Amino acid sequence: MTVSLQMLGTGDAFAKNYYNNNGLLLSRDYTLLIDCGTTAPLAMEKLGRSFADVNAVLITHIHDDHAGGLPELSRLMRTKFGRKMILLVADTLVEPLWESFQKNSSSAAHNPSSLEDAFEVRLLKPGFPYQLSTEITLELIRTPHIRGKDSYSLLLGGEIFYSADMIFQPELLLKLVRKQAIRQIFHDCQLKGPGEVHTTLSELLSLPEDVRKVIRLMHYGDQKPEFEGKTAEMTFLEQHVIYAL
Ligand SMILES: Nc1ccn([C@@H]2O[C@@H]3COP(=O)(O)O[C@H]3[C@H]2O)c(=O)n1
Ligand SMILES: [Zn+2]
Ligand SMILES: [Zn+2]
Repeated sequence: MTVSLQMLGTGDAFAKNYYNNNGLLLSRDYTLLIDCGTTAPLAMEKLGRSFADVNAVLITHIHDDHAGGLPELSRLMRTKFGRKMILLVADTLVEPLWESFQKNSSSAAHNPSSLEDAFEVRLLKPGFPYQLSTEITLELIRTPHIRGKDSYSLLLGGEIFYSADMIFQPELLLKLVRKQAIRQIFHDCQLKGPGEVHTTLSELLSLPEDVRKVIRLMHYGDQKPEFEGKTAEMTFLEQHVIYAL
């Protein structure tokens, strides 16, 4: 696939030096925004990009660094472009997403009455591949993050794994690389402290070399510079750089 990835940001929820961990999957005829956190509209502007060129936004789970920018996105689409953005989301996330949307809405001038009023909602069923365009196929894989809250990682083109925020899943990562021939893994990475709801760098370092080799780290904190050179074969994904997949 001639697809590339440009992260609007690679920071965790508390990072000040990095925007929220949201990505643009770019191909010749289709652009997908993966997550739309609070900082996504600002990061798009910083990159000189327009939401008018984005075909759809996909939400992995309901946290503000992944979905907090949706009210602004919806308002921008309506006021600047006179239409709704397509929203791809797992059916189980619709209700909590609408609650989060209402909580984050600050504009009195733009008050949609439902998620469907704000977006062109397309429901995705986890575990099924969806062909979004000639070059982009995507499947949601349910992965653990916060107890009792659904969260979905992505399988892209059957050969790339993009983690939502997730608790360390070594068996899944081993299976993806050794049984499913996954070529690249983009993984959230908590650099310091116990993971609890995220995967830590120490946990990722405990993986065998053949798995580490295909991992790029994202969703990290401001301490990232002190960890350069301390991630074995794994490399940091840098925000705003375009990576061919
Ligand atoms: N002390 C903390 C720890 C965590 N959090 C929230 O939990 C979320 C975990 O997933 P995330 O997407 O990294 O965003 C975190 C904060 O919103 C928080 O708000 N305060
Ligand atoms: Zn997050
Ligand atoms: Zn999260």
